[in-house]
Amino acid sequence: RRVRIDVVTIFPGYLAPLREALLGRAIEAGLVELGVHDLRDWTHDVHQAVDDSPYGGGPGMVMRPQVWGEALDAVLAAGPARLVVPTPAGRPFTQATAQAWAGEERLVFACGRYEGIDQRVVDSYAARMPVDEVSIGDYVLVGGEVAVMVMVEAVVRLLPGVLGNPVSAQEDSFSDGLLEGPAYTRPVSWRGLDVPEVLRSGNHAAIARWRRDRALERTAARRPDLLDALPEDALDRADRAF
Ligand SMILES: COc1ccc(Cn2ccc3ccc(-c4cc(N)[nH]n4)cc32)cc1
Repeated sequence: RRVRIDVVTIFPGYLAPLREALLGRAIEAGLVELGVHDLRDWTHDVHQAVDDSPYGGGPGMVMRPQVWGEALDAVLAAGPARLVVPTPAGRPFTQATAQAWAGEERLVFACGRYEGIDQRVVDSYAARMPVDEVSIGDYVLVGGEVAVMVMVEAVVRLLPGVLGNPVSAQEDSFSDGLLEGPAYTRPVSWRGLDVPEVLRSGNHAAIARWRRDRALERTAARRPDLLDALPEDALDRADRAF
């Protein structure tokens, strides 16, 4: 299954890293098609203006609807797609979102800058296609480009053939609802710190138990919200020790 990803931005160079390494190889392998478009290609004035002052006042500038409309009409002319607009005010982007989008044929990302894009752009496209306004976390970025990099990486790694070791959905971290525990490799002793004995014991039941305990411990310490969200039957008696 191929996915076509288009990104519209005033900083196309910001998306260059998507063509490196793993994702770059996925593009070369034809598993993903990536198109990055400069929003200013759809301006007609000498200053290539893409922003203007906000109605109602307030700080900063807002991105003009006309330019976005022409750009998205052009990009979307290639066929139906899901339109994704990163914003601090969006619904949370989660692994479940990535899973859902990995099944899409086409994703179009609209990267805003300034204080965001005139709301009528989202409203006008939402009338004819799925439009998701999403946040990648509770912190404020300067534009949508970094958020798009995060989301594209989270989605593309789920596509068959992209990862060397295809991590099946249920094994992927965050899918058993707990955080990953600590990982170790050689040497067995490093700067006076040793690898936990159990991991070298060959006792696979004990190893599985130890890893689960470390995951529960870490989740309780760092993300108690994930523990609270676990379904009732997710923790067995041995788990409840934490
Ligand atoms: C407070 O209101 C603001 C509105 C916009 C901005 C700058 N900005 C412009 C476009 C754009 C797209 C996404 C994001 C973003 C997404 C997440 N999770 N954090 N920040 C930020 C963005 C700053 C603040």
